[in-house]
Amino acid sequence: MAPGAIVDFPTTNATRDGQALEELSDAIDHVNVLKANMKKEKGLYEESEFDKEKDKTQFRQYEDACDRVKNFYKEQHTKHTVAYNLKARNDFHSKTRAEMSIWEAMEKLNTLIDESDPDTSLSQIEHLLQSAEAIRRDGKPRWMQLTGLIHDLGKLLFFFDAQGQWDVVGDTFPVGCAFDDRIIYGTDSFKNNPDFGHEIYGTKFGIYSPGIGLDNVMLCWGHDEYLYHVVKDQSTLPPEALAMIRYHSFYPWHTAGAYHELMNDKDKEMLGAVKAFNPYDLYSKSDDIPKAEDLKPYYLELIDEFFPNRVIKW
Ligand SMILES: O[C@H]1[C@H](O)[C@@H](O)[C@H](O)[C@@H](O)[C@H]1O
Ligand SMILES: [Fe+2]
Ligand SMILES: [Fe+2]
Repeated sequence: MAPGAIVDFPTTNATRDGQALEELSDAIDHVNVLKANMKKEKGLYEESEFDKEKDKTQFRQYEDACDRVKNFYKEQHTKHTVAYNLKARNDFHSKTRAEMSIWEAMEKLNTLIDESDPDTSLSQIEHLLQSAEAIRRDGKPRWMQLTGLIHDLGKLLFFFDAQGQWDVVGDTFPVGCAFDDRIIYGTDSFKNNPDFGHEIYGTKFGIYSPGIGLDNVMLCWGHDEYLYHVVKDQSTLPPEALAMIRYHSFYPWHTAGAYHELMNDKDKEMLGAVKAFNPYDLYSKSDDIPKAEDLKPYYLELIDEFFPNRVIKW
């Protein structure tokens, strides 16, 4: 036997065993990291950590708001009617306005400053990233992070068929039945609306009936309703995400408790999801300004996960 052979053989074996052990322990570490990450992803309804530190009395103070906001709502409340709603929905279904990716849409929206918003004068891309980042930091599901990222992209309407900002932004409310006093600035603010006091549209249920379901209720046309229609056919986002998009501005319903008699069982379930989303939309407005270029790679991957086609029909 050649000198050294006995020594060589076991050494090689030991090396192999050592390597195998190392690989095994790497694999175990990897599984543990995966497990920890899965634990870190919180359920949709798990309590939100993020808004605990916020002083909530600093947001949505409409009585103290500047004239820009007050004038916006005066116009919005005067011009949203059943007739306009039907026309806007019809226009929407009649054509494709543009074709671009989600990120391109965010960049296009970047010049819009929302006149209805008393809480931020940042551009929309910053607000979208603030919402998404707050959801992500709180360990919420990936589909919800993406919902935060896109939820206001419907404001693109402003660059297409809109008549102003009044038919794009602001809180929403139903048309076709009486305007509830829990809408910002109350029922009086609608006194110049042609549907106000109308013999049918001015009654409590108007053209609807108790329990009819929000799917069958015409919320005033704007960025929520528009984006809902765009996303429902072109993404694999779950129903909760679609509800967050469609109803996030329906504060009279999700926060003030109005119009609950119109809900069906599905709406009752979705109300929880919309409420879970709301703090990230509202209270992230006071967070640091995110750096879009740094965050872009993470979000591009997230977009790809839920939008099978890169180019979206808007
Ligand atoms: O001013 C804001 C803004 O337009 C938001 O995008 C909308 O979701 C809110 O409901 C509204 O109060
Ligand atoms: Fe919005
Ligand atoms: Fe928003």
